[in-house]
Amino acid sequence: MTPDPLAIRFQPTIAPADGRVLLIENSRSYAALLAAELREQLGIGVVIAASLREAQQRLAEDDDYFLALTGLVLPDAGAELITDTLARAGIPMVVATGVYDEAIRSSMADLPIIDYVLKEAPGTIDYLVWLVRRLHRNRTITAMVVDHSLSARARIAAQLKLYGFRVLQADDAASGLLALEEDPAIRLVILDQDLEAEGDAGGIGFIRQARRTHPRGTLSIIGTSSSADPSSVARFLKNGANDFLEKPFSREEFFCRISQNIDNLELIGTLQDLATKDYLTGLPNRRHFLDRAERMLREDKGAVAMAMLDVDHFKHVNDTHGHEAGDEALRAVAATIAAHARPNDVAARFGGEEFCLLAPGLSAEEAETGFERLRQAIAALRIPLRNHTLQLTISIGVCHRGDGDLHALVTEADRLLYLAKARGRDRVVCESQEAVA
Ligand SMILES: Nc1nc2c(ncn2[C@@H]2O[C@H](COP(=O)(O)OP(=O)(O)OP(=O)(O)O)[C@@H](O)[C@H]2O)c(=O)[nH]1
Repeated sequence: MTPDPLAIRFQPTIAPADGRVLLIENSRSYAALLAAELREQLGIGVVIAASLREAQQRLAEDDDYFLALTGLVLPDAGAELITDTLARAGIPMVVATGVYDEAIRSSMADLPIIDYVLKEAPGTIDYLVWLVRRLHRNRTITAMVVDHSLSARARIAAQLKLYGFRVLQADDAASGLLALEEDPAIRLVILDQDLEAEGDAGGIGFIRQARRTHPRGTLSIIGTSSSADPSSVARFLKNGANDFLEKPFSREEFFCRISQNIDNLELIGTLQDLATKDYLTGLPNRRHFLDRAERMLREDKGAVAMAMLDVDHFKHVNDTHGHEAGDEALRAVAATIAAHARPNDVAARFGGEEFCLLAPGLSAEEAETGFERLRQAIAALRIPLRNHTLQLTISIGVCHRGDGDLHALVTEADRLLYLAKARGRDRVVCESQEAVA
C-alpha cells in the first residue's frame, strides 16, 4: 500500500522519557536557580550535589540519571577527578564552568562530555534548559548511521548514543533502506555521501528512495563527505538531504547540526499537528479528514462504509455538569472511536459533539455489526467526574457505497444519523434498515 503522506506522523507530544539530571555545583544559589528552571520548564527531576562526595552518594543510591550537569571546581575535587568519576559511572556530562580554556578542554577530549558552557555568560541558563530538553527528548528518537567505514560508523554512533539517541547502523544504502522500512521510529539518518558500491543505490540513491516514503519534515537526512567538491554537496541537498557536514567535523559542530535538525523536525510536527488535529481530542480535524478521505476514495475504488456519529443530548451534559465535564466526555468518546478504528480507517471530530469514521473494505453487514459494537462500547463508558460518573449514548448513521463521491457519502450518513435521532437516539441506522420504523 502507498503510504499516506497526509497521515499524522511526527508527534510533537513526545512520549515521556524517564531519567533525572544530577546537578553537581558548589554554588548553592546557582544550583537552586538552575534546578528550579529545569523542573518548572521541563518537568524533570533534578538532584543537587554540592561536592563530589555527595555526587558519589547520589550515584550509589540511584542509577536513574541520564545526564550530569557539572562544574569543574568543588570543595573536595578538581576538574580531573570530577570528570573521571562521572565517566567511570558511564554518565554523559555537560560541563558548566566559570573557568574555561582550551587546555582543560583538550585534556578532556576522550571523556563523554557533550558540551562546555561558560556559566557567567548571558543567556547560559536558557541555553542549559534548551540543552537538557534536547538531550531528554533525544532518548525517544532513533537515529541511523549509514556508512561503509566501520570506524567512521562506530565514531558517529558513539557520539549519537552520547546525545541519548537509540542508534542503528547500516554499511550500505540497501540495508539502510531496509531498516528505514522496518523501523518507523527512525527520525534521523547520518549518511555517508561517498557510499558507492556495485549494485548498491549509493548516497544519492538512498535519499531518492527514502524520500518517496519519508518527506523532509518527518525524517532528517544529514550527509557527510570527505570530498570538498561543492557541486556534489549541492547535488546531495537538491536530492533531498536536510543538511551537510564535511569530514572531518568537530564534535561541537556535529552536535549543533544534529540538534538543530531535530528541533526543526519537532517544530514542523507541531505546526502539522496544529493544522490537522482537533485540539481537544487529538483526533484529526474536519479539514484533515476531508483531505485524507478524498485521497483514500481516489486511490481505493472498493466499497467503503461512512459513519456520522453524534453524542445524544449533549447540551444536557454541559448544562448539568459544566463545560469542562462536557470536554472530558468528548475526549472519552473520541478515545473510544479511535480505539475502535482499524489502522486504515479515518476517524475525525467533525465538529462540536459530532464525529465521523470512514472505513474501507467492509461489507454492509460488517459495517453494521462493527458500528453497533462501537455504539455499545460508548454506552458502556463510565466517565469519572468530580462527584459523579457520567454515562452517554450516541446515535450513528452509516451508509455503504462504492461510487467514491465523498460529499454524497457524508450527506447520506448525515441523513441516516438524523433518522437515528428521530427514532429515539442510542442506535445505529444503516441504509438497509431505513424502511424499518
Ligand atoms: N463541552 C463542550 N461542549 C461542546 C463543544 N462543542 C459543542 N458543544 C456543545 O454541544 C452541544 C450540542 O447541542 P445540540 O446540537 O443541541 O445537540 P444535543 O444536545 O446533543 O442533542 P441531540 O443531538 O439532538 O441529541 C451544545 O450545547 C454545544 O455547546 C465542546 O468542544 N465542548
